Amino acid sequence: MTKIGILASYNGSGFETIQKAIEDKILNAEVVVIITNNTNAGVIEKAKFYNIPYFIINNKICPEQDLDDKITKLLLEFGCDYVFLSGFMKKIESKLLKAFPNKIINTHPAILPSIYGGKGMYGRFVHEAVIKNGEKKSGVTIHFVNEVYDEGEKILVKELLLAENETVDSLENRIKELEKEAIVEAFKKLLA
Ligand SMILES: Nc1nc2c(c(=O)[nH]1)N[C@@H](CN(C=O)c1ccc(C(=O)N[C@@H](CCC(=O)O)C(=O)O)cc1)CN2
Ligand SMILES: NCC(=O)N[C@@H]1O[C@H](COP(=O)([O-])[O-])[C@@H](O)[C@H]1O
Repeated sequence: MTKIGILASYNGSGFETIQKAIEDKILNAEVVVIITNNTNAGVIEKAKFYNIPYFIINNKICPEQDLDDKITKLLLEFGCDYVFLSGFMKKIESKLLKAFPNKIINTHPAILPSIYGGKGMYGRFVHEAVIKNGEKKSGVTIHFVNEVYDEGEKILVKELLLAENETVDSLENRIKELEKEAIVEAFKKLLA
């Protein structure tokens, strides 16, 4: 069975979408480990709820250690076939990229390529910029991860039209719903 490792910095809503699709027998896979850089991440409670091993890896908890090496070794030890970035806010570095070529998948809350990707473009910052610039549409991009933020090969893009009175909150909520569909569709494609 395909084994998936999760990297998440906050709530891990994308992870939970995958977990529910697995339980509903839509995806034939297993989430075997969850890694976060944030001691306060909501994904920790989700890991406990679904009884999935989790690890907190950051410079404070692992001072003077090579975090790239630590994360890579952990994902390999758990036998991961894929690594999914479920709102992970740190740069994936060379050891992890080399260990999982075209096997690290990211979900980005905008249409890529665009000015709404790259350094500084994460979470609400993306939606704030989209609205500030008066964009008529936004969306979700699921892509393979390479060495540059948000420039990896696209797997799937789903778009939506902004409402006349769209707010950052309403756009964030609509994008998160669209993301659920996009994540499951992308993994169905990968696991086919
Ligand atoms: N090598 C890669 N690493 C990561 C990618 C990628 O495509 N290649 N995607 C990101 C996820 N992401 C957008 O989808 C993203 C996340 C965070 C940032 C960002 O600017 N981060 C800040 C730090 C924020 C923090 O510490 O909380 C920064 O680098 O200054 C941009 C894009 C995951 N990694
Ligand atoms: N550039 C990366 C990025 O912005 N990722 C976004 O972070 C959110 C995390 O939400 P969550 O904490 O509820 O899972 C997700 O919506 C994801 O698209």
